[in-house]
This record gives sequence, structure tokens and C-alpha cells, in this order.
Amino acid sequence: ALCSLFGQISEAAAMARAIVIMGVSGSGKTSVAKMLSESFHCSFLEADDFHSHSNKEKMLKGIPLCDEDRFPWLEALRDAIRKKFVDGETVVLACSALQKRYRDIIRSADPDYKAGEYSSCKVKFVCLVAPVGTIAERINKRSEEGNHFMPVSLLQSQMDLLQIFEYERIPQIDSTMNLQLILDQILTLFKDI
Ligand SMILES: Nc1ncnc2c1ncn2[C@@H]1O[C@H](COP(=O)(O)OP(=O)(O)OP(=O)(O)O)[C@@H](O)[C@H]1O
Ligand SMILES: O=C(O)[C@H](O)[C@@H](O)[C@H](O)[C@H](O)CO
Repeated sequence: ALCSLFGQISEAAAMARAIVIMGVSGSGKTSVAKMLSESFHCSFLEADDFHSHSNKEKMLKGIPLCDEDRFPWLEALRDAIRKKFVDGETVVLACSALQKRYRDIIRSADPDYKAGEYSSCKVKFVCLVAPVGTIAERINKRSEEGNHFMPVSLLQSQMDLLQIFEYERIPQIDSTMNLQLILDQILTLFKDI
């Protein structure tokens, strides 16, 4: 019986996934990722919470982050996801993950991940996309409400950095839709996990 219990536990651990809702600032990552984690009854991680004070200060001043700023941040996220995998837990994250080299750090949270084997990697990405005008309006509105550090002036630099390769097979979701429709589309993508 103990053996079968261990079997069930390791099976659950093998099923654990990390679903990263990615995209530029203001594309809706946090809103969507929170809803998705509620649907999955799993935990939610906000990548913004992993930024150093100096990274946040920099963005607040309207200065885009560089790779040296992002690498330690991404490594901290990778470690947090790895911990979830060790515990056999699925987790949903909101993280910009704009470039492939950033996503590769996050993918390496899966201890079995072999470079380029995206389909078997336990870390899955979904990208939210919308026209720059729509996103700028949302960021402006959010800033007026005073509850975010990211200024609209950084949006273009985020758009310029966003890079997705066809071979990564990252689903792209139109984030001009309402949140419920976005959620339904993502749930359809992951109905088998
Ligand atoms: N589908 C949507 N329709 C309408 N408004 C939305 C939608 N998704 C998000 N918003 C609104 O747009 C703003 C930005 O959304 P959110 O904070 O979730 O984006 P984000 O990608 O997490 O941003 P950041 O990376 O800057 O933290 C919020 O005020 C949110 O309420
Ligand atoms: O890679 C980056 O430049 C950062 O992660 C930003 O995208 C912010 O963290 C976030 O989007 C602002 O809320």
C-alpha cells in the first residue's frame, strides 16, 4: 500500500507543470494568470515580486532593464518554480519572458529539460498580444489608479524586445478580448494537463 502511495505521489509530481503567462507590460499577464491559477486550484507567482529594489527603481525612472538586471531575477524565478516541481505542485506565473534567452532560464526549472525540447518541457508559455495603443491605454488607466510602478514610456522598449520563434510553438492569445474569453481559450489549450 505504501508503495502504491509513493507511486501516486511520484505520478502527481510528474504531472506538475509551470504555465507562464508572458507578454509585454500591460498585456494582462497578472489578471489572466491569477484567474488561471484559481481555475487550476494551484499557486500563482508574480514575477514582479522577484525584482530587486534597484530593478524596480530603474523601471520607475523609465529606464529599461538590461540582461544583467534580468538574469538574477530570472534565476530566482527558476529556483522558485523548481521548488514547486520538487513538491509536485503545478504553478501559474505572470512573467514578461520577452526573449528566448530569458525563457530558456525559466525552462531550466525543469530538471529534465533538454535544450530545444520544448514540447516535453514542464514549463509552458502562453503569450498575450494586443496592439500597442490598446495596451498603452490600459497602462495609463492603471497608472492613474496609482497601483503600478511600470510607466507607459517603457512600453515601446518592451514591444521591441518581444521575440518568439515559430519553433517554440508558443500559443499567442489576443488580449483585447475580455478576460473570461482569454481564460477559456487558455483552459482549452491545457485541458489535458
Ligand atoms: N482583457 C482585458 N480587458 C480589459 N482590461 C484588461 C484586460 N486584461 C488586463 N486588463 C487591465 O489592463 C491593465 C494591465 O493588466 P495587468 O496588470 O494584468 O497586465 P500585466 O501584463 O501583468 O502588466 P505588468 O507586466 O506591467 O505587470 C490592468 O489595469 C487590467 O485591469
Ligand atoms: O523584463 C522586464 O522588462 C520586466 O519584467 C518588466 O516586463 C516588468 O517586470 C513588468 O512587465 C512590469 O510590470
